[in-house]
Amino acid sequence: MSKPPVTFVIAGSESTGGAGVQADLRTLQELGVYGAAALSCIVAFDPKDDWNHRFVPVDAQVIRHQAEAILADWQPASVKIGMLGAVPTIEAVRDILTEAKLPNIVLDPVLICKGQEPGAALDIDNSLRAEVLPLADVLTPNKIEAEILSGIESLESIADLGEAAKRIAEHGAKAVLVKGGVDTPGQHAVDVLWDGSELVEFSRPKIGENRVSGAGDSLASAISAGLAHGQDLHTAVENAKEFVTAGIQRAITAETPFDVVWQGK
Ligand SMILES: Nc1ncnc2c1ncn2[C@@H]1O[C@H](COP(=O)(O)OP(=O)(O)O)[C@@H](O)[C@H]1O
Ligand SMILES: Cc1ncc(COP(=O)(O)O)c(C=O)c1O
Repeated sequence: MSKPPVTFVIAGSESTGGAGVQADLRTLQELGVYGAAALSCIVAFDPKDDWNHRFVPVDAQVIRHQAEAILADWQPASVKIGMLGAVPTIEAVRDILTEAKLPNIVLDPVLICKGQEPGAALDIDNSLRAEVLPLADVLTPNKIEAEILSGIESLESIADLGEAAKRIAEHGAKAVLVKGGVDTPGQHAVDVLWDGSELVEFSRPKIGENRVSGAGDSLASAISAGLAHGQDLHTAVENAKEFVTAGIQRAITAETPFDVVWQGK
């Protein structure tokens, strides 16, 4: 039996299972990759308060210890970073990445979760941009995150998404995939990749008009899975887009305000 490649995940728990590390590990498993995860924070939605996010960061030293165990055990072929949500967490992740010199770092800069900020906004946005963004091989902001990170106030057209991707790359990420998602004008959910030399569009028909929980996590994890399997970036993004679209087609409805991606068959 051949050994699967390993992806090192740093992400938060979203206890209902729709997003966060739960969606990451399901995605990796589905795509033949062994996921090892360091928990960065815990999100417990509050069903008595419109499912608002209750956010608790994991102590920075505990994050370092988790990473130490994972990196002593495995040689990851890629890294997927999700919600960090606190400045000490961001600094710990910066240190882990700088010391370990890991390949294929995919950073989903989770600043806004379906309309809600995980932590105390501005200092976190700035810290993420300054400390971790320059270490990323691929960054996957959604429309709102791309507006925050690029400083472009309102991204309306597909050309705007490309412009934002280029601007964000100036902060140091090697490639930036701006997700238009349901906010793309027209019938298609379009994401635009700036790979450092050209802009490439990835487009699929929209499935409904609503956001789907776990879509961003599944997309970024699927990209990290493709890279871990040795795919080039364009192929990894193309396959990930296909994977997440199929997962949205099979989305599950629950009591939470958004349907959730189902990564299984
Ligand atoms: N309703 C939808 N139909 C088809 N694709 C979608 C839909 N919603 C999101 N996507 C796609 O899912 C992926 C995740 O995007 P998005 O939901 O915008 O990210 P995030 O979860 O970070 O907000 C992107 O490829 C996006 O284009
Ligand atoms: C821990 C955690 N990570 C990531 C996300 C982002 O999820 P999505 O893939 O839906 O953008 C959320 C959203 O609730 C979350 O709670």
